[in-house]
Amino acid sequence: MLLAPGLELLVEDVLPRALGLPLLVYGILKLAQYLLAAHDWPSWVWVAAIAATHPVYWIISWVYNQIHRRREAAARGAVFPPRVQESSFKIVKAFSDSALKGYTGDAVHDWSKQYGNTFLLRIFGVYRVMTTEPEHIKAILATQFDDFWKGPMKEDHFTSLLGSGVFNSDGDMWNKVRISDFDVFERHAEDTLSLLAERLGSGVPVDFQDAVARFTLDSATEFLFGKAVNSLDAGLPYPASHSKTTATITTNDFFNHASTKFVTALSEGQEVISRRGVLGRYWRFSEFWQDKAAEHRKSVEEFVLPILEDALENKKDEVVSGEVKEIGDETFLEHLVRFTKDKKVVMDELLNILLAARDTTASLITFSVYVLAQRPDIYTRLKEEITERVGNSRPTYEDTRDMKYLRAFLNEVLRLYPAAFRFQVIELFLTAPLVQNSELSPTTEHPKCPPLFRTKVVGKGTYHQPINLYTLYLLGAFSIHTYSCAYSVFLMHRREDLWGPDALEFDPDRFLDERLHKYLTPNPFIFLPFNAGPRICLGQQFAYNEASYFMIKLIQKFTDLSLALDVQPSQPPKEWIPQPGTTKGRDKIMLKTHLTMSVRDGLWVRMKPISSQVDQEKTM
Ligand code: HEM
Repeated sequence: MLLAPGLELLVEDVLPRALGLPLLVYGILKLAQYLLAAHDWPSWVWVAAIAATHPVYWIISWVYNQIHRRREAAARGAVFPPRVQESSFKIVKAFSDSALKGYTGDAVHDWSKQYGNTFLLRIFGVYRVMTTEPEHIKAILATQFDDFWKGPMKEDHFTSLLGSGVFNSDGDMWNKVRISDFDVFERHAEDTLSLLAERLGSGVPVDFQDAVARFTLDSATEFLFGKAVNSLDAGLPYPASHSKTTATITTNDFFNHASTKFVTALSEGQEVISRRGVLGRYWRFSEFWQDKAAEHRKSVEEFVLPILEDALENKKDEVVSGEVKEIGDETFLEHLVRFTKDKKVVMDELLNILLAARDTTASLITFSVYVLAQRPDIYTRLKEEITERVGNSRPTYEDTRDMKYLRAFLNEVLRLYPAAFRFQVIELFLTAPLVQNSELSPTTEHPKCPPLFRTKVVGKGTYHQPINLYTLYLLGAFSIHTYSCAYSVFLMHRREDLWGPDALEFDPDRFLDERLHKYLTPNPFIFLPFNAGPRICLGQQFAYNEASYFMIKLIQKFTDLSLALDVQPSQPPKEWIPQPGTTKGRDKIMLKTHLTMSVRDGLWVRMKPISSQVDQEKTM
């Protein structure tokens, strides 16, 4: 990028848009004057004509679009979802309040109550369909997958942090259950739990979220790169009020450890790109002089580059020695460098996968402990299942697969606290010609749900180029109707009409008893923690294995889990009270959502280590 982001937007987009049309009108008038051999027109005529260009253009295109869309909708028997009657500024503010100081999904939840489960938002002239309707989400993700694409906006927001990684690797690579994965989990789970036990033994609560994010980082890097980054070597943080934190904040090994810097950069980078979401191309004005995600990318690269160079070096040695690994024995990095030695491409892919693999699974395990710290009854059920199946020994893949209550528990965590929160709220542009509305007809259970109105848009390539868009705009290509569609799995997972009257209760049995057959089996698209259709999560099995393994080890080693609210930095405001349809007012911590969901400022807990029977057994 040659120009600062704000300047780039001004030069490439705002100024041409602002000046192009008036200049065109000026040219046409000049030509008319010349052709008509007219005398000089008074200056007010010029000023009025030029000043009127944008308002007149806006009115004509608005009227044209209204008529055009209504006609097409009528031809297909489609109806528009209701439009939220708020100004763009209010909508943006509602989103940002909900993300920064409100409860996750607040804004959309409130609009859903007023307008139904599918509605339109108009934000600075751009329409967004917002839905929590499984039928529509199914169409977007699966049945009409080819009609939608992840729009250029997502790319525009994400590239400076994540590059162009597309996760287009072979699915088999991910879902193959490898015995070596379990060895990896074992090593890093042992290290994590020992560190936790040591700190808890000294009477100080632990930030469980930080520890588990290090466990998933070390496991993921070993799995992906063939070498763990050993982020647990940084140790564990102390609560903010603890003397060790305040006294040593600048020199503390923990904060200065390369892995801590890497994790912080990755996480802050994600926050930056998430904030861009609601601003469209105009995020550049909020980062006018400096692309903030690019700064974080630099720190991230500093950490990953040596690992990457190592792998490329090893690959060279392998070629020289003639020793080539079988595909199943390769790490992801080795697999990638088979296809390209381009460091940027490999780096982009690695970062994307690391993000997909690490934060999501860390989120699942963190929220599992958050729930267990409040629900000793569920802890007891899990403990019984673990004792019956594995006792105190090390679980195998078959154990994790067959423990039904544990799987139901993890699913229930993913239902109420879906880890890949923002992954689903992405720009999807309608690219296909109109399809018969019947394919998006409302489910019989929800006759009032308005069918999603669909319309023609420009081809995929065209929208990528701002200059093309501008050219089309100038030429009066009124038929560009790009609707972005966002959907909220978080809110869909909490709908009482889809999950039953107890939808807000945490109850793993809903995945085991008659409620499974009543709600989920006939309508599987109501549960989408891993997405669905062609872009379903490739690491689903890996994630279940890793989370199950960790939870089994944790429950074997610790009891009496409780939230350390006395040191929990961010807590929900006292005025939040439980309300129907939302867990706002019930949660004891603040949710934080960017690409993934986490607990704001960490999850501080106390747990009691169980005397080391497991260790004794291992030494026998
Ligand atoms: C609880 C843990 C996880 C959750 C909730 C989760 C969820 C998701 C979701 C919702 C997507 C769709 C993203 C999109 O379409 O933009 C996705 C994609 C993906 N995930 Fe996961 N994921 C988890 C763990 C993992 C792990 C551990 C790995 C790798 C080992 C992984 C690898 C991938 C990949 C490669 C994709 C891209 C698939 C594609 O676009 O073709 N995920 N995941």
